[in-house]
Amino acid sequence: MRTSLSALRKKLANGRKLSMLTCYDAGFARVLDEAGIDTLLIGDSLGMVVQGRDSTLPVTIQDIAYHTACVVRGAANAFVLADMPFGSYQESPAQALHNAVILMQAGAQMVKLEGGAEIAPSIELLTRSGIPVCGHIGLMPSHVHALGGFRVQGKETADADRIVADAQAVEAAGAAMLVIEAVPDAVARRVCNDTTLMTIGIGASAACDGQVLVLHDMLGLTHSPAKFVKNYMVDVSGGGDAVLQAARRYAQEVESGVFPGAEHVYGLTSGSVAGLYGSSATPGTATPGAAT
Ligand SMILES: Nc1nc(=O)c2c([nH]1)NC[C@@H]1CN(c3ccc(C(=O)N[C@@H](CCC(=O)O)C(=O)O)cc3)CN21
Ligand SMILES: CC(C)C(=O)C(=O)O
Ligand SMILES: [Mg+2]
Repeated sequence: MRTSLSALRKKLANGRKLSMLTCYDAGFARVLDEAGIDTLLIGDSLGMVVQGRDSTLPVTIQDIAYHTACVVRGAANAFVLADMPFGSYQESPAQALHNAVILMQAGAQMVKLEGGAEIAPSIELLTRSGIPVCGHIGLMPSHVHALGGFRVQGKETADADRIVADAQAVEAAGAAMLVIEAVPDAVARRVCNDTTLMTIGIGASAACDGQVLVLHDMLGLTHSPAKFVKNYMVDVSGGGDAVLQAARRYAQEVESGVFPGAEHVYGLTSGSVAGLYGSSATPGTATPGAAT
């Protein structure tokens, strides 16, 4: 039977953390499902890892709906959530509802929106309409051009305070889950402590209730991955089922709290912060002087 939101809460209550991976097609969905990955995210990262674009901005609601239907057909057990892409919800709560319905009808069990207090009215309308919502704060990839690159967020106290306040606004609006991306460990811990949402980290903290990675990153297919990426293909043995083994290992390490280690989060270890795109982490723009 397909995993429900309450089944995820029950797993957490039993002291086990939640594993999430992005997934975009039925073939991988079947293997990740067999590996015991709790939740599959049809991320707008598909614009980059599937479509080969240099940001997530061109991804459309139709793109996400198509890939959601593919994933749902491949996975019988995993909880499935889908990203609402750039421009599909910012206009109004009515626009958000219209487009969330498209993803739910494609088979998603939850939709994910980047943003904080400014999208609270939309989160409210979705949840009142019976659509479970996952928020997404910290580094919001759809804001890449405003941010000047894929940069760690919340290093200044005022920014950290705003991120915590945004998380609380998202919770008050009715969201059930929250992705926290690329913030210092201490900021992610504040969000986890100051909300009751199920928190899912990526470059955030081992204190989160779960972790997410982009599938292509954990399979070692990304040229110059971010610091928070762990390549789970490194340790597989030659049984002919390498992806299944890698995904199983990831699920076990997340569940037990082994991943992420200090080397996969920001602000706990010193060292290189070379970006995914070398010295320039902004699509189409030179960005010297990346943050540390
Ligand atoms: N393959 C892939 N993996 C992702 O995790 C991902 C995407 N694509 N596309 C959309 C966003 C973009 N993301 C990114 C991309 C780069 C960094 C990165 O290189 N971070 C630097 C720190 C940069 C700084 O603060 O100076 C790092 O070294 O980790 C982080 C998140 C996360 N998302
Ligand atoms: C990295 C995750 C959280 C995401 O939003 C995506 O893959 O689009
Ligand atoms: Mg996304």
